[in-house]
Amino acid sequence: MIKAEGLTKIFGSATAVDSLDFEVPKGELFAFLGPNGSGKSTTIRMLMGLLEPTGGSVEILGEEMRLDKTELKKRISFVPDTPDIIGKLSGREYLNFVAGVYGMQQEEYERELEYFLDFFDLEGRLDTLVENYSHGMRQKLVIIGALMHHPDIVFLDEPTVGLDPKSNRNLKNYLRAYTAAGHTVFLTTHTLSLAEEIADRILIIYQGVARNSGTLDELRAVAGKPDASLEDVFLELTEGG
Ligand SMILES: Nc1ncnc2c1ncn2[C@@H]1O[C@H](COP(=O)(O)OP(=O)(O)OP(=O)(O)O)[C@@H](O)[C@H]1O
Repeated sequence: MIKAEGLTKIFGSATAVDSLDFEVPKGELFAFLGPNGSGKSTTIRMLMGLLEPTGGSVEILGEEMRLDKTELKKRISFVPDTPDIIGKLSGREYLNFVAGVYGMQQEEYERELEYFLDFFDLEGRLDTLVENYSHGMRQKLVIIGALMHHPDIVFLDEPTVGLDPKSNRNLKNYLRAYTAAGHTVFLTTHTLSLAEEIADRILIIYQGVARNSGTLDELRAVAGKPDASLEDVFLELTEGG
């Protein structure tokens, strides 16, 4: 579903992402972890065809990703780390727009809307202007926009920041069920308990370079900490303990 080969991004004299190689198969919930500034967002933007790599290549759904791959991009979606939505739209106008971009049928759209409004406790809030939404409500709106058309791959950059506990739990369950149904999820987060709970496989990037990848148990073995939390394993593998 996702294949990066020698993926590299250089900004000026700084190498943000350095020769990254990895693959994510269909139906996997893949967590991409690393400290601040390690190159996660830069990598996601290259995988999604939003940023041109300096070197290497990206294959999405078996096709080379490039900036101009509009049809391919309709099969993926993105929850960015800041929910920036034009404030002068209402929540409904925003979602109508997204449904139109992805060519959703009206019936399917209405069904999904009903489901997600209940899911995120947003009933009765959809006709409010986005500029009057709280941070968490904006985050929910962006997540609904990214999931309601059931893309083959969804990329989520820190999706749970600002979500209340119930929404957080609902989202975790949704993502697990989503991958069980054969979709693919690529997640970055600093909330290591989230990755520990839901990820099938983890890749750790440090200063732009891939450090370790595998299941939590495989990473525990590499770190020499068989019963440790992902937080302990992560700190061991990135900071040396
Ligand atoms: N447009 C840009 N121009 C110059 N440098 C950039 C640009 N975008 C990112 N960088 C640099 O690339 C490096 C990686 O940044 P990136 O945003 O990918 O990190 P990140 O792992 O997503 O961090 P965080 O966890 O803080 O979100 C950083 O050193 C950052 O300053």
